[in-house]
Amino acid sequence: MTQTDPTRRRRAATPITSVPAIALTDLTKSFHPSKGSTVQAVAGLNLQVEPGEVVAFLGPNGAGKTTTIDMILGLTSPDSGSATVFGMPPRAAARAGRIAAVMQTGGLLDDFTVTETVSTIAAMHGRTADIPEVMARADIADLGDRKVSRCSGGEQQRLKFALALLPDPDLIVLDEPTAGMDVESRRTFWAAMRADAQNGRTVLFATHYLEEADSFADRIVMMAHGGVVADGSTADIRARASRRIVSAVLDDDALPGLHRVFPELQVTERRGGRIYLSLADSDTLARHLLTSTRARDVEIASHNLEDAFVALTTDH
Ligand SMILES: Nc1ncnc2c1ncn2[C@@H]1O[C@H](COP(=O)(O)OP(=O)(O)OP(=O)(O)O)[C@@H](O)[C@H]1O
Repeated sequence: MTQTDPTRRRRAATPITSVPAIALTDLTKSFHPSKGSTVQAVAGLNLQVEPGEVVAFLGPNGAGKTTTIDMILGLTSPDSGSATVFGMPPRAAARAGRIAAVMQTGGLLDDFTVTETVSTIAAMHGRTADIPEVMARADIADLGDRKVSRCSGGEQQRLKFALALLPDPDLIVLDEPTAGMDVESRRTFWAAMRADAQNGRTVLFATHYLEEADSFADRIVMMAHGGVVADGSTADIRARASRRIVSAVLDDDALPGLHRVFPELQVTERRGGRIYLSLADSDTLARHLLTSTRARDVEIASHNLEDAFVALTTDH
């Protein structure tokens, strides 16, 4: 295969090192919206992202995603703890062109055309030769003559993505880049992003959409209340989130015996005389309840993915 892509060549030549792309250690950040009130936005967060990973930050409103991203980008400083990007303080990494961001709003001039916008930023980075390739990667090649003010929300986000690609960063951070887009625009945006990430760029994006995280990330970091509540490959999180729940009418004194047989067993709920139990192997649990205990009315139910997301992010 001919490799005409300078990005790919440069990254392939980068020696393999053990320096993480992002390392966050005991990170905290509070705000004081009014006199005497304090909001702890990030509360002792630890996270390491390896080069080449595509990671989704998933969490409800106010979970602390944007505040964490701002600290990764060096836009705000932590109250305590540390954030490094490729072993450097975030601002140094940004100055070295190793990190770029696509933020939710702002950053574009309405009166410029798409090509003028890309050309201006490309000139700043000395990358004018890369304009056609970057526009193709962001899927805006057909929009060159269009004024920014005439572009849809999705097209403007793809334009911002193109601008973020221009310095050829090793890490791209996207804060809810598809907020407010329709399904088709979101799909086009992520297809462009995913194709680019296949060249080995590290990507961290924040989203509210579980399906988006599931489709486009290798790893999901779920945040709630300023901390990480679940972290794993998308397959792990899906398995965890879609774990089946076994419920039965069961005497409380049967529980110690069940815990001895299944040390991993979790009692998730007690409702209407039933006890709801969670275990990775729901079939084995159900069989045991039916054959070795006095449990009655045994039922197995699938945990809906959205419910599981809510449970994971509100239980903490
Ligand atoms: N500049 C600020 N001043 C006061 N409070 C703030 C500020 N920025 C964030 N917060 C608060 O910190 C908490 C975390 O906010 P943050 O924006 O990081 O969450 P988020 O997960 O990105 O939420 P969303 O999904 O709504 O964007 C929230 O309670 C928010 O109100």
